Amino acid sequence: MIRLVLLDIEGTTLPISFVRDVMFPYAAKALPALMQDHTNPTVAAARADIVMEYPGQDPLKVCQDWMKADVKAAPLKTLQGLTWRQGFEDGTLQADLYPDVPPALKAWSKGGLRLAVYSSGSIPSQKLLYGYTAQGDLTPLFEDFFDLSTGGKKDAESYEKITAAVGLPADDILFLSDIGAELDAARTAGMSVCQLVREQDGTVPHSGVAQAPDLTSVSSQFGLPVA
Ligand SMILES: CSCCC(=O)C(=O)COP(=O)(O)O
Ligand SMILES: [Mg+2]
Repeated sequence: MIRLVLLDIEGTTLPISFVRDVMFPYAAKALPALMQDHTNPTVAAARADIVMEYPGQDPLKVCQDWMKADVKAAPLKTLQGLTWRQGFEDGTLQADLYPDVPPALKAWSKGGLRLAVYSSGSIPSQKLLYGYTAQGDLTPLFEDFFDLSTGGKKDAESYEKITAAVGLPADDILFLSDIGAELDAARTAGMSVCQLVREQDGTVPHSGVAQAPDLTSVSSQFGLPVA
């Protein structure tokens, strides 16, 4: 029986176009100034991690290259999250979730399901994103947030750690993602899985896993509460 739904963000609850065309350009513009901030310990730690991995290279250039290639690197995700805070707090950014997402999350939570996030985006940026949506602050719906500090999303070990953290049998956890390799890793760890195949994102269907075009379909396939 499913007791907790673990959700990816980009391509699952939020269109890829919002990340690529709105959030990433915002971060790209703000990053050069942020990386000049030598008083911020979080920036200093991220810069040090980059320098350790790429000695002799300009950390800003490394970040810019990572962004162009959409590399899910933890120091980049931390720095992007710092830039987005300003944008969400001053109203420049507002998360444009898929329309099926807020009603499904509310129905699941109201019906007693536990909810958690696992995204490459840093935990502070996950909270900003769900804190500033057109439907208001959705963060109270989630009991936990996991990011790359738990491990890579394509590693089964990360899902084992999440399973231990939430204290449930793995198959009581339903992981939702658009990415086949993430679903495979979660399934290897024993979780129940379903791929969100979002037409708008051109998701590549992954063989051998349950598939749903939206969260309404997830509810009906897995017998989850509906509004
Ligand atoms: C708060 S998530 C912002 C989007 C992002 O930077 C990202 O890497 C999302 O990756 P996901 O693991 O949710 O597909
Ligand atoms: Mg995704």
